[in-house]
Amino acid sequence: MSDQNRTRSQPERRPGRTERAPRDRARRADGARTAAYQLLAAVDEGAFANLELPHVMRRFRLSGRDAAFATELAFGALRMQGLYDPVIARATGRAVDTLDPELLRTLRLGAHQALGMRVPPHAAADQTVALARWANGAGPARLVNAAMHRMTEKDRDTWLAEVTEGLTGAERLAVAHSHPVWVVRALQAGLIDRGRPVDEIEAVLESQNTPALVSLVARPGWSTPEELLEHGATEPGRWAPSAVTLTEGAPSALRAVAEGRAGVQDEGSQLSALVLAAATTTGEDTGRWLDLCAGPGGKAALLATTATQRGAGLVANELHAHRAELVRQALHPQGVDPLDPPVEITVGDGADLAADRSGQFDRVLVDVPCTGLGSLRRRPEARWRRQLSDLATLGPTQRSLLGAALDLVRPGGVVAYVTCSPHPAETSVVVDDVLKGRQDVELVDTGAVLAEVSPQLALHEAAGVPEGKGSRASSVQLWPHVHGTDAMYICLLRRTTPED
Ligand SMILES: C[S@@+](CC[C@H](N)C(=O)[O-])C[C@H]1O[C@@H](n2cnc3c(N)ncnc32)[C@H](O)[C@@H]1O
Repeated sequence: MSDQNRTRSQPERRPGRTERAPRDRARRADGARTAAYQLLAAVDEGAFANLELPHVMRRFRLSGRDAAFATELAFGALRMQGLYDPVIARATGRAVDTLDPELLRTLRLGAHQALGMRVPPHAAADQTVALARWANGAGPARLVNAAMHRMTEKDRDTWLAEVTEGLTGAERLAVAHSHPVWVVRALQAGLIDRGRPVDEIEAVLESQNTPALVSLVARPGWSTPEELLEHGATEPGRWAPSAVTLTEGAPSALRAVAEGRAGVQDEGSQLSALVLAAATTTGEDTGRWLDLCAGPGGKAALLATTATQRGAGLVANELHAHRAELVRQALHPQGVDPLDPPVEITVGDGADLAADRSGQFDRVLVDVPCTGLGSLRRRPEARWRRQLSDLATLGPTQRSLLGAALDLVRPGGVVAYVTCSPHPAETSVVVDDVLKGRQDVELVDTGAVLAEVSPQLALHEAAGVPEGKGSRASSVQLWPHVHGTDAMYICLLRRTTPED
């Protein structure tokens, strides 16, 4: 079953009712807390929280403040479970892996209310017990009652000191900032690789625990930042000329977003597409651009509309048919004429495309599948699903896709290698490895191109360029704690011509 289908077809989960008395059933927890519980249940069964959220909100008819409360409660409980689980273990007197998963779900929601939200302790305890009666039954609710009583006896700082006592280094950071230890170390490796102070790690981890501002993209020719600002967006974006920020309300309340002429897109993602579009090519253009790994289509839509304005057409390739369908939807919004030249969507392994279409494209985006360690703030459960072994599994695919992109671009054309992970094993090491085997590629000063696209970003920071030679010095690494974007890595490469 596809990820999309799975999130849509989640059945209404009903907890076991054996232990529940009729009186208890009448004392239901409120809708927002019940919705948050159901969202956690869906995630436990494999759903993605951000995709499941709108379905749960609709099912519980939540909007406005209730919807915001339920979202913060569920997302916070998912994100912060690395801190809350040791607290729950102490408050229940049991290791969390011996607790029934449904009960643990309720306790995590209780912990986030008590320790992570401004819910008064008595309300956090009462409401969590009410939720436990509904979700877990009368017996477990008694355990929850005792645990919430203990949990609310101390404040967050006291618990933090208690559960991190005796821990040092990455182990302490992992509990205090609720990340797996290997993710803490991976992010530290990213900082070191970019020549940044490693003690920035606390700021990186905190930024991954802070919900991202909603950035919208105005797709050129389909909408403008001005239109979005007139109809509800709050302010222009910080870095990308295509971006605006929305601080209140649902993005879909803006007509341009509802119609697909604009969309929700992190500014770092917008910049990666715009930087590719802005890089200089040499020689004669073919008028064809390529997005080699296009699903679900956010960057493809920005690239395609930008290409159209320059008289070029986009080929968007994606491995999975269901994700290629999302690309098709992103590239065909309501109420606008089809792009001309038309977009071509292909389904298949991007590494195979080079067999037929080698040297055909002026510009190629290769936004490779990666661990996503740079966008954890958007996907609250992702940090607990990823594993260290993913780095090794993804490496060969990333290398073969970058190699294919370099074959697919024509001499004089440019490739943007992009990841939403700052780990060197997915960024500079991949680029350097692939370059070792080729004499027909040169590195482009990505920071300089970024400064043309976003002069304000260049002013803010010399684009985080470390000293030295090779891809580290020529590429750009954005950071959530510095730039407020996802941790996007962008490296531009140019295929050299025989004259070079
Ligand atoms: C990081 S995502 C791309 C995000 C996309 N650029 C966007 O902005 O919406 C990577 C995509 O590559 C796809 N993919 C994975 N392996 C691939 C392969 N061998 N060839 C082509 N696409 C692949 C994944 O299914 C996923 O949709």
